Amino acid sequence: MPIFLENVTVTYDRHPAVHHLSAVIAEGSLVALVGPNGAGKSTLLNALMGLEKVSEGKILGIEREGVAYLPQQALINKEIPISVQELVFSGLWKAVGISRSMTPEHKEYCAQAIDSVGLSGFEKRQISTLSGGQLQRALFARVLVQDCSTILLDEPFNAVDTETTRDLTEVILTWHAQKRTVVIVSHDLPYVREICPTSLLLARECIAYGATHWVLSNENLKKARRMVEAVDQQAPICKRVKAA
Ligand SMILES: Nc1ncnc2c1ncn2[C@@H]1O[C@H](COP(=O)(O)OP(=O)(O)OP(=O)(O)O)[C@@H](O)[C@H]1O
Repeated sequence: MPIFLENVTVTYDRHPAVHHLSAVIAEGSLVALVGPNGAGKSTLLNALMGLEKVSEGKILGIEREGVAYLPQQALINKEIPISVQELVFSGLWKAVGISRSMTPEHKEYCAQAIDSVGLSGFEKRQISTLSGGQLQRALFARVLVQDCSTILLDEPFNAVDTETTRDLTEVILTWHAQKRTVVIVSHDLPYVREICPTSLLLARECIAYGATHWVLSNENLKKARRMVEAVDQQAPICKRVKAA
């Protein structure tokens, strides 16, 4: 089922971070969510996850149980004392239930995911000892075992080297080939142009949504920058009812 964003507004302290956004994300699409700093990209992902409340409008066609979410790496607490295997297994908690005990089948399933992100041999390593790229591989393995129809990735290749980006991009393209819906927040426009057929350019409001080569025109990018720069954090609360 597609994801329907109908006039979605998400506010912090009643000031909108995402503003009257309407879009349909087709099932099985690979969509980049792009825009300047402060454009509302992470806020929108959080709203899709149900972690931020939509203050106006609706998000339809998405169920939290069917969504895997990879937050920005800066938000991951590496000091939690768990191994790579335990981190990946935590992706199965919902399916396993309250016992959270790892059967040999779970172990094998996690091992396969760890292997497919190139981390074989790291199963027992504490995540605190991993490099940024290795941690990102482990987090992708966690998403793999979740086996969700919708996958939301917030800046997955920030501070990650070329080889890791290339390997994990293969994982993303496999998800896309499997007709899962993948949304990637990225500032890397050459990467987006190469990998993502569709983009949504956000500057709190939707500046453009559609084929990436059209969305990422100089004109649209300039407009997005201007819109975000012009935001007045102290502006009165928006009273607009619907996007123009
Ligand atoms: N928890 C919060 N409380 C108050 N304001 C917030 C909160 N989170 C984000 N904001 C504000 O909402 C706006 C959008 O932030 P958001 O993080 O969604 O943007 P972004 O496009 O993901 O930015 P970046 O590219 O820098 O990660 C910003 O003005 C930000 O300061």
